Amino acid sequence: MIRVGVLGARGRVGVEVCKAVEAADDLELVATVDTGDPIEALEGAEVVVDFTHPDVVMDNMRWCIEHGIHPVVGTTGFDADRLERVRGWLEANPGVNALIAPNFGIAAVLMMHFAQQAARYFDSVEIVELHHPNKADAPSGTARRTAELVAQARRKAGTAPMPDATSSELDGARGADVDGVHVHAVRLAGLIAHQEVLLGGDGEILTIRHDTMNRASFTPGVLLGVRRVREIPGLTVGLEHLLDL
Ligand SMILES: NC(=O)C1=CN([C@@H]2O[C@H](COP(=O)(O)OP(=O)(O)OC[C@H]3O[C@@H](n4cnc5c(N)ncnc54)[C@H](OP(=O)(O)O)[C@@H]3O)[C@@H](O)[C@H]2O)C=CC1
Ligand SMILES: O=C(O)C1=N[C@H](C(=O)O)C[C@H](O)C1
Repeated sequence: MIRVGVLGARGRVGVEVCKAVEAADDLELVATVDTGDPIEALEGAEVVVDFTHPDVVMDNMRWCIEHGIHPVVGTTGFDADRLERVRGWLEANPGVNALIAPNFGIAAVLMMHFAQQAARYFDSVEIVELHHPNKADAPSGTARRTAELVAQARRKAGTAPMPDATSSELDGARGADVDGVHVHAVRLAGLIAHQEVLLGGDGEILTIRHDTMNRASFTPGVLLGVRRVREIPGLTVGLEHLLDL
């Protein structure tokens, strides 16, 4: 049995993670922590799943790593600087590993993978992400990661810069520039989490779309991370590394 703790246990995703851990024969839910609960309740856990908030996730990760607990993190808001700090904590605590995945949905991971594969064949790539209006960060972690993967693929292939004649614009009209890829964020009541990667070439458009229909959809990926994190050394970013893609 793997002893699992959950941070953000009363949140939209945390609730689903707790249910999934409780239902798994090989996992034991030993602690659930949310705002106002003492983090020390996690001390008996081997693996802690974090679905909290970008403002608190770094403190949570540091606490887990310094207590010899492997974090499996879905909370977003990571940039290169944050990832470097996590690597530093892991180096100072050998034997502790961490998994951070901007999206634990298997279909979402495939969407990112397919976008990365397709990116070099098109003149233009832009990303539109659409989420519920309670989301703290924009653009989404998934969109940021997709843009980075697309940009990496295009750099590697030596693809020409994307055509764009815009010479005057209202602030934000062209979205955020993530590694040279434009990312547009919609916040709309009624949505959960959705993303389109638009790839355009001469006379052809390819659209790769992913829709999250409920938050239980994240849990198979989370449980995969929980089961594997103890054996993947150091910091792993992205669930694709566990999917043999
Ligand atoms: N990687 C992935 O696959 C996915 C990632 N996410 C990301 O996960 C994060 C959480 O999303 P979601 O579940 O929708 O958010 P919610 O706001 O529904 O849940 C977060 C929970 O964490 C609690 N919380 C806040 N601070 C702390 C803390 N210091 N310690 C313990 N608990 C705390 C919140 O309490 P309170 O409300 O009282 O502050 C809340 O109950 C976001 O960053 C989101 O983008 C979401 C879906 C999938
Ligand atoms: O906040 C959410 O809801 C989600 N957050 C993640 C992100 O920022 O990419 C994953 C998914 O999009 C849902």
